[in-house]
Amino acid sequence: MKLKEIVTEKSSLWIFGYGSLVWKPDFKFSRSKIGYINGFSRKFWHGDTFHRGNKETPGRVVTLVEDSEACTWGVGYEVHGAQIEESLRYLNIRESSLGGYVTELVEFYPRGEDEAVLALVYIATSDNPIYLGPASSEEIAAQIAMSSGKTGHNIEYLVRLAEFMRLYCPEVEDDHLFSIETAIIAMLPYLINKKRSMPVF
Ligand SMILES: N[C@@H](CCC(=O)N[C@@H](CS)C(=O)NCC(=O)O)C(=O)O
Repeated sequence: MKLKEIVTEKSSLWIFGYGSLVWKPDFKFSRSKIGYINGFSRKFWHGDTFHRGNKETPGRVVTLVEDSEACTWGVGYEVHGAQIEESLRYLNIRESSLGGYVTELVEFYPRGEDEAVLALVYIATSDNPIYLGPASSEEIAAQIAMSSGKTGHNIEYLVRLAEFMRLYCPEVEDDHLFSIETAIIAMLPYLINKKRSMPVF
């Protein structure tokens, strides 16, 4: 189905965010809903050489990995009229050009609603040149602890996502996310002792 076919006759489009988009959409939208998509799990398996890292020390950010047993919670944003072109132009630069994500269409289920709506989602696939793939929580935490980029420190990226999940989806267990957060917290005394540039955000 082409994008133009999902922009309904009301000229509205849903965009699903599950990483930095849940706490920093940075585009105009008409309304947003907390909800989930089925068949994907969120993993810190994508590299980032711009926003939260650089070419020498790539950061780790999230992408979606197909998993028929999983669902991923995030935020759906509805954009109308001129907001559609504005948001897509902005996200094309932020997500695709700078972040290496491609777009897919998924069914988004707003919390408490039975009906799904089609939504655009930005996913980094394993054939992506800066895709980093699986690693242990400790390895991922160590990489995050040492990375920062044009938009800020990689620890901020992790902490803001964990905060979102605790605040808006407290009932959701995300072992992958929270095990990395726990590993980062365990590392803090070492990082402070090493006087590494600790992030202030
Ligand atoms: N596509 C995911 C992940 C988006 C994401 O985290 N993209 C990075 C690009 S590598 C980004 O925008 N980072 C901005 C930031 O780190 O503040 C989402 O829907 O939230």
